[in-house]
Amino acid sequence: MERNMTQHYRALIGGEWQQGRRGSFAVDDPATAQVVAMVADVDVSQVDLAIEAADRAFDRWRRLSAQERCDLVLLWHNRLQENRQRLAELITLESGKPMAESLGEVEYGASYLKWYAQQGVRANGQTLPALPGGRRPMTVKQPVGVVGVITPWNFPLAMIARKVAPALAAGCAVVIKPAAETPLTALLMAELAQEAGIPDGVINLVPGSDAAVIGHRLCTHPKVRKLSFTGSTSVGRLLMAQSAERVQKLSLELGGNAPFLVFDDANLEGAVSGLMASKFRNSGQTCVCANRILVQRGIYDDVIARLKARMAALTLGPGALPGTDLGPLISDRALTRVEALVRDAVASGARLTMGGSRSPKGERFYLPTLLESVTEDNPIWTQEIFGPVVAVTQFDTEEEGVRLANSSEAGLASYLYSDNLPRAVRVAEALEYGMVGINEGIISSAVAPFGGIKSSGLGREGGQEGLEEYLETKYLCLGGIG
Ligand SMILES: NC(=O)C1=CN([C@@H]2O[C@H](COP(=O)(O)OP(=O)(O)OC[C@H]3O[C@@H](n4cnc5c(N)ncnc54)[C@H](OP(=O)(O)O)[C@@H]3O)[C@@H](O)[C@H]2O)C=CC1
Ligand SMILES: O=C(O)CCCC(=O)O
Repeated sequence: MERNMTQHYRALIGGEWQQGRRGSFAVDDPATAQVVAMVADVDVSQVDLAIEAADRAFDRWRRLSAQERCDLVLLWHNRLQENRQRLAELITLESGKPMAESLGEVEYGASYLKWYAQQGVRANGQTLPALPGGRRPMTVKQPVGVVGVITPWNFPLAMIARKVAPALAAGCAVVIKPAAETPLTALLMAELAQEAGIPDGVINLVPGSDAAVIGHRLCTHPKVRKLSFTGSTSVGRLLMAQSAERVQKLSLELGGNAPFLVFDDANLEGAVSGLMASKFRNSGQTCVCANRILVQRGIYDDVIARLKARMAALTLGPGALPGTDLGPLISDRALTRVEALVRDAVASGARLTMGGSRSPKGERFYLPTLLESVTEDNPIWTQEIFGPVVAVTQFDTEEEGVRLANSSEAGLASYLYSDNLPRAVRVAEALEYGMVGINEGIISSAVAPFGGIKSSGLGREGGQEGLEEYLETKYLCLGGIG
């Protein structure tokens, strides 16, 4: 990551650190709204150069043995671990999240590198039963090719790690467009990859302020074989439409609208702890944050009382300040969006019983907010809140709870709390979501397939499934064997 005294950062294309042909764009600290760095703003010709460099590097990278590639990914993992404090400080600087969460993100992101360094050597094909006529069928696994990677700002390190680690382990080369709000962590990751010995061109990084142009090129350039995207559903739809022409492969991890069901047979303290962990992670700005809280009527008052006490104890502040639980929202746009959501929710009948305004801590800080009586026809019901706002409703029967939980276009994460095992299994099976936390509010792990159904996307990240996303299965039919 080359920079000069005024903190100018460059793009990484084919192993060279380059200035942006569109100049540079500013990155700010969400806690202060002050500019902290200027970053190379690439144009479409530089995206093309990065794709060409990736294509050349792919040809060599895919020919290494799986073990050689995985050894290099493991060395990259080690460089991340050795630089965890530096990386965490950058994550906090550009995303605003508390240092404890940033350190957790480095650990979490690095775990994908370690997992895929171990898993990439198991990209096994199959020998299949013999066919009539002396034929022997078999399959081999081959890397997809050059992969475009577009990531969001809410996990500046982990979202890159969980796409790039399996891609590299599979034998692919990548062109990464990080979120314009958080390119600095990505640039340091790329520098550490170079130091680890990942060959030039295998990882290219093209920061830019014109996401539409870069995204379009990554969908339409003939040498890009796959696009992996995490972000909003609306941009995911656009990328899918743009990829249709070339039938380009896609992994899409899009918006969620997670229901969080608390049944009357749940351990209430456990349920509220799980809710706090899920809801307030990164100030509510994750796609798996609890979004619609559904509480069974008999325990409603008890749950709300415990929840209010826990919310009142949260400390808002700059992420770099020790003791901070909740940082700022990422941008002015995010703040005004959350304000409008709460305003519209109240106008549509929700009861505001806590918070509901900006915090005096700073420009982008929003108070932990509680909305009750949020009905299915309230506009907030269908929105991914992406802020520290808890929207709660009551239900009577298990059937009603499941129906309300499933009343969403999104199908990413869901949560249920119940100490009744048959009920927990029944409800988990009935939830139309790609992931279910059962008596657990934090479900993400490198070993598990993360992803959604319905409008929440395509494909899975993590686990063996995450490696398959970057592999083609080729069928070979050996004839004349007898
Ligand atoms: N699933 C998830 O984890 C996430 C969901 N979201 C949801 O999206 C909402 C808005 O957040 P926002 O940051 O605007 O999310 P976006 O989907 O706009 O951004 C995510 C990534 O996509 C890029 N991007 C934006 N427009 C295009 C485009 N036309 N073509 C290609 N890439 C594009 C962004 O680049 P750039 O930064 O340069 O604009 C960024 O790298 C949030 O409130 C939340 O609901 C947001 C982030 C993550
Ligand atoms: O919000 C997201 O983009 C998903 C990442 C969260 C996680 O991996 O737990």
